[in-house]
Amino acid sequence: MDSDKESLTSNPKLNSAAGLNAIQVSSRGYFYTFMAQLFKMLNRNFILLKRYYVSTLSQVFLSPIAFLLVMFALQKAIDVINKKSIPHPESYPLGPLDMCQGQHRSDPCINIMYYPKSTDSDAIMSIFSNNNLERSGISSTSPFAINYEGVFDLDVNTPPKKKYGIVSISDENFLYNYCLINPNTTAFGISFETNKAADIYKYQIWFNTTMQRNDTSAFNTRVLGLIRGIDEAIIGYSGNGNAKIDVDLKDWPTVPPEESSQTIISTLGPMFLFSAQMVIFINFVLMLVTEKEKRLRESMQLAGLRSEVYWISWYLSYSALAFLCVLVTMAMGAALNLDVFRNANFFVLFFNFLLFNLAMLMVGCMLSAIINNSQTAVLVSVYIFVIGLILMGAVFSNPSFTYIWWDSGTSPAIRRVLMLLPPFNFGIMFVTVSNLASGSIQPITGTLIPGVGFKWKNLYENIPSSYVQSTGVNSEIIPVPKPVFFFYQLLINIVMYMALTWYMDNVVPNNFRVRKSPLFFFSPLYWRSLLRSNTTNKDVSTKDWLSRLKPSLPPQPNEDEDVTAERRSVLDSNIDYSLRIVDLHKTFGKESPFSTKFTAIDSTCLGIKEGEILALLGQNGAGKSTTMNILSGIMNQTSGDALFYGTPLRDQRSIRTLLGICPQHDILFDELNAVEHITLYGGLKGLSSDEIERIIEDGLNAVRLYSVRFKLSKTYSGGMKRRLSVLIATIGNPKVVFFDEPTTGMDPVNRRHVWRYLESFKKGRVIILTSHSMEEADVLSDRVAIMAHGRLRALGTSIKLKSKFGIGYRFSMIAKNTSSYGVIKNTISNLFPEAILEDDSAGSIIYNFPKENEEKIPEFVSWLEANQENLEDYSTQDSNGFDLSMTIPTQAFDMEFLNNPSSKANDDCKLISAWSMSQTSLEEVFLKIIREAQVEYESGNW
Ligand SMILES: Nc1ncnc2c1ncn2[C@@H]1O[C@H](COP(=O)(O)OP(=O)(O)OP(=O)(O)O)[C@@H](O)[C@H]1O
Repeated sequence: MDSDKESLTSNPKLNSAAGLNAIQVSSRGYFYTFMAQLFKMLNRNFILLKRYYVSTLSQVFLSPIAFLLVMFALQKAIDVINKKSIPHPESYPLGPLDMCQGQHRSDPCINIMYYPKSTDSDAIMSIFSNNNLERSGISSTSPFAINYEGVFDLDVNTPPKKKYGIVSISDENFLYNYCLINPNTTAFGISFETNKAADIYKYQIWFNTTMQRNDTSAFNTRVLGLIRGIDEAIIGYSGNGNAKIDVDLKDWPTVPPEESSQTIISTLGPMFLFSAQMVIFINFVLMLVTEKEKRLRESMQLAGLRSEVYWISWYLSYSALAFLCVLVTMAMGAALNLDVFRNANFFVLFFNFLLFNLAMLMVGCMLSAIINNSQTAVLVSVYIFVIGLILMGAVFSNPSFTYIWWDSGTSPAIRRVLMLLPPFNFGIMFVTVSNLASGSIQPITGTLIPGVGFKWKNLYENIPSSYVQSTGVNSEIIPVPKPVFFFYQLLINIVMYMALTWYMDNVVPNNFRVRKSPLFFFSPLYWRSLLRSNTTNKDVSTKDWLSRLKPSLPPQPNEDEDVTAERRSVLDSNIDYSLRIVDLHKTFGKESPFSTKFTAIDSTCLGIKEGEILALLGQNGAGKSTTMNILSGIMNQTSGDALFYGTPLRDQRSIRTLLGICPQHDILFDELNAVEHITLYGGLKGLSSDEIERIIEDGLNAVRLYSVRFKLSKTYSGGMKRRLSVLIATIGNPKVVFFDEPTTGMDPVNRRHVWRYLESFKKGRVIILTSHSMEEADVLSDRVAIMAHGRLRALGTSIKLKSKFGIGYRFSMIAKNTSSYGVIKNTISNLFPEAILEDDSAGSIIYNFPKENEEKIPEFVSWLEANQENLEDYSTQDSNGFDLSMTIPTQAFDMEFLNNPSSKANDDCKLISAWSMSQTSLEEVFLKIIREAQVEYESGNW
């Protein structure tokens, strides 16, 4: 055991092949291992970040740039307002004190309560009242007159029953309690502290400061007017010019309002409601891009699905989800008794949410036409969500920003760009509705004034200027549009993103870099193929097609004569090929200082007749899948063409009705079972429900999936998925079927079931299959084509290839005893020096005889028969029924025997217990061809 270990660790070849052994690694210490692993991981991460360069670049650049730009745009917009100079500020003359108001303008209220009741204070307030009446120019009998009324006649718990002018109260406690118990009923309170003898007059004014703003508003002129009036009265009362007046201001005590103002909902509502709708959008983008990435969309399109149907089906499905989401949002809003939902017309809000959702779903369609991988899709949709949220939070939660875009100082370009974004149109519409429906805070009393509501007709009326101007926006030059305008904008958004989706879907390269020219819509061919139905099949005559193609087709250097003959016959229109591939050529990349052009398929010509299975063999990267992808229309060829039953390759729509494809990687919907897959693909191929039922019964039984037909495909093993893919490729009676490695991952039993299924299926069709199993190609195919580095290297039936490229015959013999062992070997190597010893272990001897020894084979067989011991002792068949050996009495082999094989050997001289002979296998032919091709390729003789 120890010596084994020693020999393992000391074997330099093993060490270099498998890396360092565990003992050496552990002796390096933790730090070394840590650093080595860290380095490897950093390297791997770097490679991954490089591969996902779109995502990496957007994280590094797009994110800060986008957010900072939005922030900067907002700053610029507000700067326009802030930087406005006011060369001629308005003047606010201090007027008389005007009549108080309660919560509503007509509600009873008290203008001024004062205390203590004293000769001084009564006289001052009386003078104030007279002066105020005089200043306002109204008579004391007018309902708006603020008269001196003496003692307040109500107790502390009784709210005012009429509008009081100026009343005296007993003390500060009464004033305090009255205002707490009856909030928002008293405009001002005054407490006096006077000393007439010393000519000192102090007073304090209680008033509501909560709505004070640090701006040029005239709101405070009421307080200033009152102070001016009281001072004037004091001076008048003191009777000399030396009165010392001291005044201070005090806020009213505040009490919680009876009704909640829902200020959070009206300010942050756009953010929350926007977020509630965006979940659908993110999910939608992810769903579409994942289907594209997993090639599910492509697989359905190959089955005949029209791309407009694909888009519309998803759009409608998610529109239905959005519709439900909007209804739930509306129901929740009503259930929670939110003002904006309660006081606005149902359909106004409903359409705002719905149109916004529909526009965002269109944005989602456009994104999925551009983006090819799901990781980027998540990133981009989250970006859009966050930017939208910022827009909602910064712009629509702040009244100062809502209509700022229509201020005469703001660039119209910003406004026009913003209107291209559905969140902007949604937000501005919502805020407009919310402003009118949720009510506002009364600036004087600080109480909530319920909104007037938003009716359908308000859509067609101007937004009240008080809302627009209260945000500081001068919209006189460019009026804010009527609300319905934003509905129109959302409709325009839908149409605009729909057009972009259609355009991007055609011109942005997919994973296979297939794209149309940027001006594809000018091509009449595009419109003709778009309007043609799936079943229209415009056959062209082979002769015309070939003459139009004008293939040059020079034979490749060192080309096999069968491949050259195939080149000639595909050009002969009299030969009835169902699938004719002419001069198919595909290159990847461009020749530039940074990259080189790579030829994946080099002028391939093939003709396949109906009822034929052609096996396309080749090493990894030989060009098999590329050939299949081009013939399926997934990838564009660089040059050349193919004709399917009279339909040229470019007529993809007609080709798809003829095609069945089993791609190399299973393209299955994880969340669908086998029956659902068949129903879907059968439906896309236009099968009736009876036909679909029959495939479910017979097809699933044939590929032995019937018992698991209701299990989701994600629960299938690799082999089961493969069998389902094979079955799907045969749905709809396709005339041409491509199977790319159809039995990969299948166990031998199931593989044989699939072979039997394909064998029975091939009648009346053309089948091309690629495989790495030579046995499969041997068993299934009528002809075999071997590819290397994009070129056809050999073509013909399996038997023909074996006899043409075979290296000869293989003899395996079991020596009777150790002495006969050496005799057999010596005899063969003396007489057939070209024979190659393949194995001579455990009493068995295996020789490969070259084809040049072919004429001597019958004699050699006779010698073997003559030298084999008792024939009855051995079975001549293996478990499969194949002939294994022949057993005949033995005889010494010499040239004399070859000349006279009928001479009998002495029984005691028997040399061989058993023997068998086989021709070269297809695998050996394949290896030989590939080896030769590799030598030519590497020597530059290609
Ligand atoms: N989209 C592509 N861009 C660049 N090169 C590609 C692309 N698709 C295929 N190739 C290259 O074309 C060559 C042929 O690839 P293809 O997939 O056809 O090989 P294959 O014979 O099917 O191999 P396998 O047996 O492994 O499936 C390969 O060298 C491959 O790298």
